[in-house]
Amino acid sequence: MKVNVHSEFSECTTRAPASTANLGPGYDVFGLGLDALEDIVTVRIKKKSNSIKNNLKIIIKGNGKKDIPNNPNYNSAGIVARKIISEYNLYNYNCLIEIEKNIPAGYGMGSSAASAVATAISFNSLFGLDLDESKLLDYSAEGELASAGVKHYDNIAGSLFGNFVIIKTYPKLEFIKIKSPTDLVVVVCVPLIKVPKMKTEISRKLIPKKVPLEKTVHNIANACSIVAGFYNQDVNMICNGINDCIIEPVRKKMIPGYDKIKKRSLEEGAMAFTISGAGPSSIAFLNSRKKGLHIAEVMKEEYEKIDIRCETYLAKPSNGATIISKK
Ligand SMILES: Nc1ncnc2c1ncn2[C@@H]1O[C@H](COP(=O)(O)OP(=O)(O)OP(=O)(O)O)[C@@H](O)[C@H]1O
Ligand SMILES: N[C@@H](CCO)C(=O)O
Repeated sequence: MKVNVHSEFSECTTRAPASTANLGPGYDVFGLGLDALEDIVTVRIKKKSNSIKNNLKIIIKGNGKKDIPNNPNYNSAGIVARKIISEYNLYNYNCLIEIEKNIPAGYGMGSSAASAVATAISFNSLFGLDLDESKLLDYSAEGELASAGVKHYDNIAGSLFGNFVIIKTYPKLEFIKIKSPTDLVVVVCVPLIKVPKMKTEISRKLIPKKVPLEKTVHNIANACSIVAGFYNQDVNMICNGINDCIIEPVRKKMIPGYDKIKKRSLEEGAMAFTISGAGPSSIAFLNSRKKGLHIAEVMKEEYEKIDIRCETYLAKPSNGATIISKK
């Protein structure tokens, strides 16, 4: 698509929330936006007189500054920007992306997705590209190539739209958004262990290529319970579905102490417990903030026993990404 697009604006700032993906059996299918943390991305553009292609720079600020690359070819925001710049022929602009990185990168809270989403929204708005939700989803998902090596849409959908989103990719890309029950609360526990670069790609390789029909049936039934629970605004029904017999058994090996922390959290009142995204964070689901605070303490105690520091985030489902300012 080589079109001539102009902008009367010079900068746009967008915030995009953290997210959790999979919710157990919904691998690559379920995304949930979380109001715990957010990335804030400002895209600044300046018209130039030539069309030299090297027109994109990234500056990173915030707590996670040192954890992500500023080379646009390896940063999820940069990959999204490059794709849009090339498709809309925006080489007659210098583009600077400033990322305030607040979501820890590589821990299963949709960090790479949030930067990608905020970048796509800012470009769309600055250049008046008129991208519909489906196109925004698709451009944003380009960013997941930076961490997963493939496009996947679950974290992207959770961060872009907020709340609970079901992603279908076969036979074509489609999404279904469902509002979350107001009493749904989650606790995300982030163990501060060293994570490999491209963690998601690595942890995707652990998953068996062939799955017995019996296990597939179990996971589909549980996934249906989750969807029915969101549809009926019933936290119990959601939590009854958060059981995964395909992905969790292989990925939990990457998470020290996982079985013990899960067992203790469930004993102490968590209504469901699973891996958040590709891990190593875990996530507990509950129906009250008070219980959530207790589970956060329990998780910390369990990690202390094995000498691992962790951070916990008590969150509710969030709204989607929003533009903060444009001038
Ligand atoms: N803008 C970005 N934000 C976060 N991570 C990025 C970004 N750009 C590139 N990366 C790289 O992507 C990897 C982190 O992505 P990864 O998918 O592994 O984790 P995540 O997005 O935090 O979690 P998950 O997808 O499991 O929820 C790191 O290697 C990081 O350097
Ligand atoms: N569905 C993805 C989410 C993490 O990016 C996975 O589990 O690999």
